[in-house]
Amino acid sequence: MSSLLESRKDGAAILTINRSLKRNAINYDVMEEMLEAISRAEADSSVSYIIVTGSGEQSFCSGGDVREFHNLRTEEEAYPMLRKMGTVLERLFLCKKPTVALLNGHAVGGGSELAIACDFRISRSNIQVGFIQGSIGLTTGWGGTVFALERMKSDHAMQMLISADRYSAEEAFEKGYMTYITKSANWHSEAYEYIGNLFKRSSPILSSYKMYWLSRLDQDKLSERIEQEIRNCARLWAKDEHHIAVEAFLNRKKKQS
Ligand SMILES: CC[C@@H](C(=O)O)C(=O)SCCNC(=O)CCNC(=O)[C@H](O)C(C)(C)COP(=O)(O)OP(=O)(O)OC[C@H]1O[C@@H](n2cnc3c(N)ncnc32)[C@H](O)[C@@H]1OP(=O)(O)O
Repeated sequence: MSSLLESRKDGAAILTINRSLKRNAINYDVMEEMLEAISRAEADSSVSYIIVTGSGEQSFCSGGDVREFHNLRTEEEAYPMLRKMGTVLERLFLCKKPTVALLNGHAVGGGSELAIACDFRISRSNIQVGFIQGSIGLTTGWGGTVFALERMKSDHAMQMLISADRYSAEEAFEKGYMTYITKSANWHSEAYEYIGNLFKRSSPILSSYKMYWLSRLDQDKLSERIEQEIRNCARLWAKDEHHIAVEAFLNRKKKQS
């Protein structure tokens, strides 16, 4: 079964991470499939905007697959993995069509980076959001800090990043991370109605505004900043603090079962 589902609906390309049993954690398959799907959507004239979401109702994305990536021990081993997903998120951030993250559930670690790489974040309530990397001996390592500082007030972004806390959707809205939180029990329909209304204008209008937004960025400098973040995270990855924290997460599950 594919790790990423791709569909088209009313001008939207919908990319759904399809690993709900692992809370939609990102592995190499998701990375490769997402990069290809973004390129396809950008080139497809029937697509006006892109929605990124997760399968199930528990998690949008729980970040990197800690089980799969736990065998990466050194800086040299961690860097290619971080660089690979960093490239996917940079591609998403610089996409010529508007993008929206539909938070069907928790967005933690790299999941919060994936969401902030998108232009908008629409969420159901009763979910956790957090750049929790600091609690496992890391910083963001896929470009998330660069994207958060571009999209949010810097003190709010820094608070979310440095604390490494988990926030409710409502708290994340207060910080300017979240664009909209659904209110009705039928959150799915409400979210799609909101997104449909947000993107109701024609494709050239949507892509023109995206172009205006992109034109304010120095893309070379942006790429440099993302690369610095990835390199630094790879250095932290190799330290005991990170490996011990990941082992604690994996053992937590073993003790319960
Ligand atoms: C690598 C890049 C780095 C970055 O640059 O940002 C990162 O992303 S670091 C990774 C950060 N993520 C984590 O530390 C994992 C955090 N996970 C959670 O906090 C919770 O799992 C959740 C997302 C809030 C969901 O909670 P809940 O619904 O209660 O589910 P469980 O905790 O019971 O998990 C169910 C199942 O899923 C597995 N799982 C969850 N997250 C991951 C993950 N990131 N990678 C791999 N597997 C994950 C968990 O182990 C359980 O599996 P089983 O034990 O097999 O049932």
